[in-house]
Amino acid sequence: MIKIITTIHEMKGIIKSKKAQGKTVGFVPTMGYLHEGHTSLVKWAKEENDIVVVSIFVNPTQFGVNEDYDVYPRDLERDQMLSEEAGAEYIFHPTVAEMYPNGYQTYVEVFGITDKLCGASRPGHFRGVTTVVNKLFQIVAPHRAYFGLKDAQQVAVIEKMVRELNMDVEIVPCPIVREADGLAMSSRNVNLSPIDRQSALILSQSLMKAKEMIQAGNVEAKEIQRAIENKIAEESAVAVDYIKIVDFTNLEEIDVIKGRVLIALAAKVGNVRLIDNIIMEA
Ligand SMILES: Nc1ncnc2c1ncn2[C@@H]1O[C@H](COP(=O)(O)OP(=O)(O)OP(=O)(O)O)[C@@H](O)[C@H]1O
Ligand SMILES: CC(C)(CO)[C@@H](O)C(=O)[O-]
Ligand code: BAL
Repeated sequence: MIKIITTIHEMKGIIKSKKAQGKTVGFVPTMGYLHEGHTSLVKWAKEENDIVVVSIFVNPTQFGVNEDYDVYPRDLERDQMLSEEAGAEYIFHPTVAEMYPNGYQTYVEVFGITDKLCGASRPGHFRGVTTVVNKLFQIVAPHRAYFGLKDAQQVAVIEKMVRELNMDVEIVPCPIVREADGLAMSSRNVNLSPIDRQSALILSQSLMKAKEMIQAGNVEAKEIQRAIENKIAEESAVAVDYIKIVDFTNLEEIDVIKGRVLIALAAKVGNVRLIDNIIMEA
């Protein structure tokens, strides 16, 4: 039976005793309301480690004041069942006060690549992410941590933090899991109205169109970007935040499709902000 741990003290004690028995620890950080994207990470973790810890914590420091912290979906009972089915042994589910007690003043920040893409639209977001991920790594002390490439920039930021702070954890990026019709799975999809859910399909469709253009030999980033813009413009309910074609190693915009390229976008569909991307090797 999976165990829910709510205190840092108890979580650290469990990890210490498991490591003393020679066990390896895989870690899947989440904000809960799990779907198959999350459970795929748990399954990857289970294949490569003796025990798997999933954290469920809607982290307030990564939400801006006008963002959706209050309406972010939550369902611990269902998360418990899904985590257990996928093979996790522990859920770490602290309160906000446990993670950020009164007077809390310590933050971890990666500069540069956090100013781009989602970082440009959500100032302070990645500072909250790196701070909480750093804290979670201190508590769970995993051998490996699993992150979805749906949040491609988050993967790049965390990899940079781990490298530059000499942290002893292997970051394992995992592929995007999609609904049968192509929509990238996201906890926030539940907040889409049925009509908006349909409109949201244009996001993955526009990325597929970009992929086809590149596979057909088009290397002009501007042309591909314009094709994505035009495709999304077919859906009036979708308001683009950004569409960017960047080098995945540094997130710098490129003119010519070459090397490991990230095509990333963010858009509001109704009141819900969604992200999606594809990574191409050219
Ligand atoms: N569709 C997906 N495929 C693969 N990994 C995913 C997918 N959705 C989320 N993840 C990963 O799960 C981890 C936890 O993400 P999170 O709890 O924010 O879920 P989410 O569904 O991305 O939520 P939201 O889209 O509302 O931010 C992250 O590493 C994230 O990249
Ligand atoms: C990594 C993370 C759990 C930190 O709160 C969050 O940003 C997420 O769910 O991707
Ligand atoms: N998956 C990223 C969490 C967020 O949107 O805040």
